[in-house]
Amino acid sequence: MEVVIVPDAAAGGELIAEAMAALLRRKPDALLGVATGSTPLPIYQALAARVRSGAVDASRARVCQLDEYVGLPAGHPESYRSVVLREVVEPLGLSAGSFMGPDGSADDVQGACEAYDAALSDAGGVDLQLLGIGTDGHIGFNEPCSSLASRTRIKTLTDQTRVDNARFFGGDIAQVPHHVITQGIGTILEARHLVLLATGEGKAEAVAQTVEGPVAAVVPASALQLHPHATVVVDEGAASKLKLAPYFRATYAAKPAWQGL
Ligand SMILES: N[C@@H]1[C@@H](O)[C@H](O)[C@@H](COP(=O)(O)O)O[C@@H]1O
Repeated sequence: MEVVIVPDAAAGGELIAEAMAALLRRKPDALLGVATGSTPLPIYQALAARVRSGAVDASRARVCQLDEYVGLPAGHPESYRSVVLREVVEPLGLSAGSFMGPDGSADDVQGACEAYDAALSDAGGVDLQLLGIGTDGHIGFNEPCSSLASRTRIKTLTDQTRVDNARFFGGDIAQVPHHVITQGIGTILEARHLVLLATGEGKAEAVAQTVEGPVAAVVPASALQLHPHATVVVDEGAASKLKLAPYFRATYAAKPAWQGL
């Protein structure tokens, strides 16, 4: 696992956007796994700026969703499908056809989950999966004690996650669905490169447990330790509880630029 400490969220966004641009230059039809929440927004803004300036051609890029609420009406502005279309697909100038996600309104939820895992595999697998992290250490919507081998499936949100996400629903927790579909931890680990961005002191404890704690289902993000190419990008606040921060800083400072992330 590589840990990169950046000054702030904007710097994290630039760094990761550049890694995504480099991937698209090598593989123009790369499948980019995107995350929702507020943390990754600087990445999408920085990548869209590179597309607008001509620094990278994203016209053949493909985008896939990490997770989705169950039961929101089609077109609800806070369904993750709507968020990804608004924040990623449209700013990059992609068509809805280049985008895939699980069907959160399917009658057969389990069937929709299995179909999504199959679709990811049929698409050749995810090249780069962006991840945020919940305050309880969740990735996607894999809440604590999710199986580290889990596949895409339905999950029940913790009260903490529903409180955290109520801000997207006008602060009204009653509007936050209880159930979600999420790529499983086993599914996430199949992506070729995992890039987790965490910003702010509120994520510091979860980041410390993810990076320096044991691999444990109670901290789902700790599964990144099992992946051969996992990058954790943190700002100073999110890095504030890392005991090995001096080592991570020195290692990254000495890294040759050509290696990228
Ligand atoms: N399912 C999403 C996660 O993918 C995201 O990482 C998390 C943190 O969101 P934020 O970045 O807004 O803190 O929120 C939700 O739970």
